[in-house]
Amino acid sequence: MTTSLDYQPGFRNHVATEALPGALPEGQNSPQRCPYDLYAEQLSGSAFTAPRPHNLRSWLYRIRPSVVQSAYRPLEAGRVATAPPARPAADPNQMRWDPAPLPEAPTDFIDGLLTVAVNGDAAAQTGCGVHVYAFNRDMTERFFYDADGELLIVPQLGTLRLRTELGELEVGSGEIAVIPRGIKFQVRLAGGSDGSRETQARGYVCENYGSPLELPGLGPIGANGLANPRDFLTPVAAFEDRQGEFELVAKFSGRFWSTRLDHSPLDVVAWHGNYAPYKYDLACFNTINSVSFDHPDPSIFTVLTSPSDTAGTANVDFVIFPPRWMVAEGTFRPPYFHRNLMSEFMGLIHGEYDAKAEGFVPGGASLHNCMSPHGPDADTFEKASKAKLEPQYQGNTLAFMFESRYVFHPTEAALAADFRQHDYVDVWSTLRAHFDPNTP
Ligand SMILES: O=C(O)Cc1cc(O)ccc1O
Ligand SMILES: [Fe+2]
Repeated sequence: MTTSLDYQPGFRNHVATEALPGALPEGQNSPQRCPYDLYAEQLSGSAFTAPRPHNLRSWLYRIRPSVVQSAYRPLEAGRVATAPPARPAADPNQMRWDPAPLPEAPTDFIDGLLTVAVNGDAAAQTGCGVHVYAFNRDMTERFFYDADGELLIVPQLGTLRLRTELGELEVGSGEIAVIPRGIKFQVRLAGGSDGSRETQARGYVCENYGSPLELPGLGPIGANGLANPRDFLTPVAAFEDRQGEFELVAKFSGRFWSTRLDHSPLDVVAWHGNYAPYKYDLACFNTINSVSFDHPDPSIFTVLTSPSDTAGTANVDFVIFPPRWMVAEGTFRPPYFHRNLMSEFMGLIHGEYDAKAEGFVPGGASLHNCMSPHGPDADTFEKASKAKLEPQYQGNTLAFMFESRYVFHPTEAALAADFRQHDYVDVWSTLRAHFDPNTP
């Protein structure tokens, strides 16, 4: 593969990139004959007529068009589920899980996916699927695309090499990648420059069935802040001209399908457009918070949002809890006790989360569905109620939340998982009433 891990900066820019000089047609998309006798193929990520700010498409110049493949045949979906679930299992109980175990048997990214919860309806393009992955093998002869949604990948352990039709990305823990709906790719474990190889990886995936993730509006914050557009990176074109026996796995309408190819589908020599994968280093997030009093709502930490048809009420928000200074005066600083219209799935990338003294560990997950009460555990409440309120740097932390207007249905596999913490609700059981009507 003519690889180069060069990236183009900027969020969802219109870019033009070629792995061979002159491979992009000049001045038009569909010449009678393309340079190098490549095939032109348009990949539409939105309706043709979507308003210009939401119009997404790229033109791909490839060795063979994507139609050169065998018929699709159904495949076992393994442990991957899609909304709406066959047996809806929405549950108001607060839930928490330890990290999914790393596999011992050879397992690639696709086989290593386990769905934790789903919401909305993939066919109606609402809601999302929340998965965790744990794998130890490269995809070599196998490729994947997801017609049900775009994939927001949040690595927790290990660095991934994402080989996509539109170029390659490397994403480690503390970074995220987004693979738009329909884009073909392969996941490998990254190799170090010293020749070392990652041997295993684990992380989270939000399969967003709804409108593609975008940067949130900044309102009175102004023109800069939170995730700045220039820090998003899109790969440059890279291709391989490889013949052999290959499998392309498609996720379509909640099922997995397999089609055979006699060539690698990563054969796009040049492309231009604004529909492409991207990565982002969460350390670039410009964190804004209270410098006076009170704990602001976590929407101030929104990295990306998939809006729904109701203003301000996301199909799904991707929110992080990054390293930051805590300076609020006269304030209970950890997250407050909370009941929320929106449903909250959380994960921890590294360190500790300030609402939970114990039990929420890197690679683990929690689910607080619509209106289910949650908040600091008893130990955290006790400590933070008495803590001296000096400026404090909370450095050892990186948690995130997929927050959605649609109630999450945990899967049967997640409900029955032996790494589920069945006693989670007890973290609040020792919170006692301290109320004394005679002591204000
Ligand atoms: O821990 C949570 O559940 C997420 C969360 C964080 C926060 O800072 C405020 C409210 C909230 O629900
Ligand atoms: Fe909350």
